[in-house]
Amino acid sequence: MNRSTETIASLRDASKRYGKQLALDQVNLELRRGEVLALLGPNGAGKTTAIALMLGIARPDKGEATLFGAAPGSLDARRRIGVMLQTDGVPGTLNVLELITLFRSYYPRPRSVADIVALAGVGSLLKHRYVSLSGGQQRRVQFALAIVGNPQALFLDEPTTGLDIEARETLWATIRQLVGEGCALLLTTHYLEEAEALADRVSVLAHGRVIADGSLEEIRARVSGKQIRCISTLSETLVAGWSDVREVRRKGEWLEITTAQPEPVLRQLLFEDTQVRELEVRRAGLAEAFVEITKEAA
Ligand SMILES: Nc1ncnc2c1ncn2[C@@H]1O[C@H](COP(=O)(O)OP(=O)(O)OP(=O)(O)O)[C@@H](O)[C@H]1O
Repeated sequence: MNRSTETIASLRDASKRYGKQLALDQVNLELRRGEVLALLGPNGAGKTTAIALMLGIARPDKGEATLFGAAPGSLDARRRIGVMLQTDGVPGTLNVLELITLFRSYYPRPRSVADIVALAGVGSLLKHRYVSLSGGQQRRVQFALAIVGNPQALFLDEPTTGLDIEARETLWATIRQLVGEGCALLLTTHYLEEAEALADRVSVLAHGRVIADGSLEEIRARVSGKQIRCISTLSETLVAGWSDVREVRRKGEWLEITTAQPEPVLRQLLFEDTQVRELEVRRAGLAEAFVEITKEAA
């Protein structure tokens, strides 16, 4: 991926309070040219607020926000970015082609309609009024509108919420293409596999503070262990009590066990559940690191 150290957007020691709620507490973030930074964290951690400060939608009470080296909010900066927030503000009575045409008129050098349609996969929606679209279709149109201006940086707040698997993978492929062309991306998501698929760097927020940041590899390495996955009827509580078990999660009939010592745990698993099936052992990933990091912070 095309990387450089040029800063596109940043927060420096930025704090933001809404009434009694401290939404951000001395946060430092930096989005660099050509990279994908994933902002992760539980509900209410401050991710949307961080984006709002970087875009100049809200101002920090303390500290500083920059966009292209200046205070955010200028027309020039707005023309160089694409934004997809959780609230859309899209005029619902227009059809998709009219929306794309309208948004193209805001930018000095917009992408061609054909390019936008192909990149966002909205060809079949052009004649439909925005209000008549499903949630997932609206999300795709919002993405189309975010890339209309040929942005140097994209800010996508939970872009794939509500998308089906095919639409999500199409969006990932498009994002990879745009990033490959030099576009920077700040992404918030609750899908850790999305961050794993796209991000170069990860910042984890909790209660308004950055509790971990680094490359995807550095964050993954916070959990050095392995994950055992199997179909088993053993209870989570029982398995959590075994020595060497760090974390246990049940997902339907699947049991996921994180451990630094897979061999003794596997022996015990086979001993206690002779019916265990579909056993696999793999390196712990971002999801396990995220659980560990947020647990430590709590
Ligand atoms: N306009 C607002 N007025 C009052 N409180 C707000 C406002 N915006 C955010 N907050 C509060 O600030 C905190 C951070 O919210 P924020 O939306 O940034 O979190 P988030 O990490 O994006 O959450 P989610 O994953 O649920 O989207 C929350 O406690 C939220 O209730």
